[in-house]
Amino acid sequence: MESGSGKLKQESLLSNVFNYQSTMMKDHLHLPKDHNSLKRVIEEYYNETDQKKESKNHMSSAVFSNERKGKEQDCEIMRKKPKINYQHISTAPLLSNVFNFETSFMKEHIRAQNKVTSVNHKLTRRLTPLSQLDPNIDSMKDKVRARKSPNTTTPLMPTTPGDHLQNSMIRSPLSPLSVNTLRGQPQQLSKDTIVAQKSRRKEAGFNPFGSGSLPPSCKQTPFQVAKQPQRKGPAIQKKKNQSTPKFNDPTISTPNYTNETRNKWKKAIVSDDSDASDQFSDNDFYDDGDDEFYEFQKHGGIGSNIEKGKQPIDIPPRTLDFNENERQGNTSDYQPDIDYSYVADMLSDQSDGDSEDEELQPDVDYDEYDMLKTTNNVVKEYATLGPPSVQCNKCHAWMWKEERVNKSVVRGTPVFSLCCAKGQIKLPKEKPTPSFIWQLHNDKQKSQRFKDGIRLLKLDQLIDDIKKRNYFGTCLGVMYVVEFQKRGLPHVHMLICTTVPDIFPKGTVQPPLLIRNPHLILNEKQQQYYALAEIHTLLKSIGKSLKDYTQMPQPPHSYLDCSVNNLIIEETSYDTGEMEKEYATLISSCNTEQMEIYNAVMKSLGKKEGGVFFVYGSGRCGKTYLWRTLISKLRSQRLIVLPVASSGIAATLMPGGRTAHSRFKIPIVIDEYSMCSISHTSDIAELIKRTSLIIWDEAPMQHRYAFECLDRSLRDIMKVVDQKRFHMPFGGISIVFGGDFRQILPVIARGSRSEIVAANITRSRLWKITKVYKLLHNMRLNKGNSPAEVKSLAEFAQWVLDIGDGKIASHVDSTHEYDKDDISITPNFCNLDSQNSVEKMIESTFPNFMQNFLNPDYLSERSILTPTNLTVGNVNSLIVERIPGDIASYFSIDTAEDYPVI
Ligand SMILES: Nc1ncnc2c1ncn2[C@@H]1O[C@H](COP(=O)(O)OP(=O)(O)OP(=O)(O)O)[C@@H](O)[C@H]1O
Repeated sequence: MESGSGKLKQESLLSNVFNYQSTMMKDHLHLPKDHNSLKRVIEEYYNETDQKKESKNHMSSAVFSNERKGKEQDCEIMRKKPKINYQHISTAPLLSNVFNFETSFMKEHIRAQNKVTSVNHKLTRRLTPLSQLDPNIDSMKDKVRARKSPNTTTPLMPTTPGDHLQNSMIRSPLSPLSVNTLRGQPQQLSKDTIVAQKSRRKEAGFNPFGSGSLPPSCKQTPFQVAKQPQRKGPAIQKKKNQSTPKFNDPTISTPNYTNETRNKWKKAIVSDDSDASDQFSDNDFYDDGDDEFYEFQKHGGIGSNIEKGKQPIDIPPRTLDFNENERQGNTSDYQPDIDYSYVADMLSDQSDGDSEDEELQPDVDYDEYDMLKTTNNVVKEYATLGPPSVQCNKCHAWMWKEERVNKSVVRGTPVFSLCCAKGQIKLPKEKPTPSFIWQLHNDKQKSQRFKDGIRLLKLDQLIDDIKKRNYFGTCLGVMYVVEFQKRGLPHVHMLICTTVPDIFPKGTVQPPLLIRNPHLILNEKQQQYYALAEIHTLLKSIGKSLKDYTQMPQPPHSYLDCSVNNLIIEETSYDTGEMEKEYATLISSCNTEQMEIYNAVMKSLGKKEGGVFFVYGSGRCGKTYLWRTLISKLRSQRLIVLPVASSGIAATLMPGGRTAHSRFKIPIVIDEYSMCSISHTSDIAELIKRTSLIIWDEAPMQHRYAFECLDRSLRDIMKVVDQKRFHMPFGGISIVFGGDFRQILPVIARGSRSEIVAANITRSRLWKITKVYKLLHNMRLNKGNSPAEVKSLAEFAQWVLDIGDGKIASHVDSTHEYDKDDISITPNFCNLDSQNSVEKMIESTFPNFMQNFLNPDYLSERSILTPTNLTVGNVNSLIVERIPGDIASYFSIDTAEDYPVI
């Protein structure tokens, strides 16, 4: 890593983050008004990226050739190593959640801007010597010194064991508990002792505060955390150069470091010289506690009266000291004014605050503390090594000595692998952070809009790609609206006007209106007018009109005429000839079960009394076939039939199908009194009045309230036609429900079995007047090329029905938890190899994929069903990977949170 000013380090890191998220850099194009300058920045960015790509090989060989002295073979080996992203190597662990990372990083940055010395521990450790974190660190030190009044710099004379611990804490980044540990005999304070200590502190004038409520004195400076709170009580204050008073208790003695030891520590830490660590003696670095123990014994440290190995050592603070006198060796044994705030900050990540001064955590939950003691007998404790104190002499990252790879070596230079793989990984010099990113951090408004900006950027990128790369044919224009869902998640509705893409054979791509109603006969001009009329209808819903937009082509007035009900036009514009043909084909091969239902429904239509039917059939028994027969018959007679389904997928299987909720405006949050949001004068009300039949597929999926809601609403609407209809089910409109109770039942969040059953259509009052019909024959499997195949298919059909009826035994005796509900599939139904079975399944489902992947017919005839979306994703990736060309990913986020106000 290049050395440089602290500011540069932070800038570099920040730019690294933004390089990683190139999209984010572009995002800032949206924010400042000066668009051109930002475009320039992006261009520069891309130019640099290209240059980097070009120089990549050169760089890798250059990096390694220095190390390997031009041994080409070695360089080759290095290139073949797993790809290392040189730019992001140091931040990779942090980028897993980039938003969180950025949030925290920005906080750190702002704190640094405000001359707060605490820094992200991880970053500090890996990347930057402490002394380089802020270019203004010297001025910060000056400020600290200036702030120190005699009162604040003078330590407290310990008056009680508790007080002594506090003083120890101020001297050391170790937690009170760890201090106890280091004394060899874990001090098990009773609840009474702790409460007594607390009350003594309160009496003495301490202002107890938790982590969330710092006392005013501590809020004054960035160094508040370790600043010695002033006692108002009669505490005896200790002068700066006074030696540490010893408490009488022989087990609690204060570490008494000599100047020599202290300077040695500081020299190694403060120095930027990578060889500084070499100045340590054997005893300064230790493989176990013994060496360290003797080091402190030598210097009159703790436990000089305690035997070797029986007592853990107290580790001196390996931190920077801002006191100039200290550096020059003019130190006393006791340094009360050493500021450990940055140490505390750094440790806070690891220790959850345990390392903080006891005074900072006076609100101990003593009950919990007591409970801990009694349950585990001993309060769990740990010692901390303090901040990393040795620099890697290759990359200058701050490391703990214990992380060295040459553990057997106690004297000499420690070698580290964690940071730079023993110098094999070299970070290129980072470019300075673009000014607009600095601006962003300093501009509250912009930083608040940071995430919004990112979303906009991604959208912009998508639109850009659609326009320039012609994903959907030549793009003539794009309109979009961003809608926020209830959880605050944004999603985009985009209208893309394109020519028919060349990649699709002519006639295979149709305007949406024609996809919904493939038999609608409209010429090109009419299609355009209807499209404009639909836009006009959408605009009307927000109080505007197409006429407000003079630059848009205007259709003839009749298309925009409010008296023209497009819904009715749409439902009555089918090609009757085509419909008749389709009907003739379908009816000719209906089986007896289907014919029975067909006749019953048609009879109810003839009587105009309405009727409620339920067609119950397991999968592939011909329900959809029956719907198509009924629909084609009615549409061939210009009668209106409204096919709906509980799910969108099921709706697409029916000609002109919609979801029931969309068609009838059924409320999502529903109860037994709900009504559809249909006004009597609306177009949909008019359509309903003229409707002959409603077909509702996959009905068992819906809560019975939905059917009852529709019943109430239709009776309310139809009473306008005839008052008697108010008393007829569904206002006298015939309705056919269909579905399979073996499939999905209503989803009740965290509902019990009884609640789910109670939500079922069979528990509705409407069920009593419903005529239930059954389709029992699996129509898909009764065809076969040979008697053997027919027999095999029949067996399979029966087996599928048995599964639905719960007749196939599951592995109740299985030893595996996950197996218990599983059933075995016999090899004659499914005989996939265990080896590469997914690949083989893809091969057999999509043969000659490369020749056919642009053929819509080929694709629409094939699908692979999987139980979970995760598997769908995996199979999709495998298939998509085979398609040649660039892959563009448009990332998004699935959580919405307020961006913190900085
Ligand atoms: N009477 C029939 N004559 C010829 N083929 C039929 C007949 N009925 C159904 N089929 C065919 O059987 C297959 C399954 O029928 P369909 O899709 O209508 O079943 P389904 O009950 O709707 O199934 P699912 O519940 O899985 O949606 C289809 O290929 C369909 O064309």
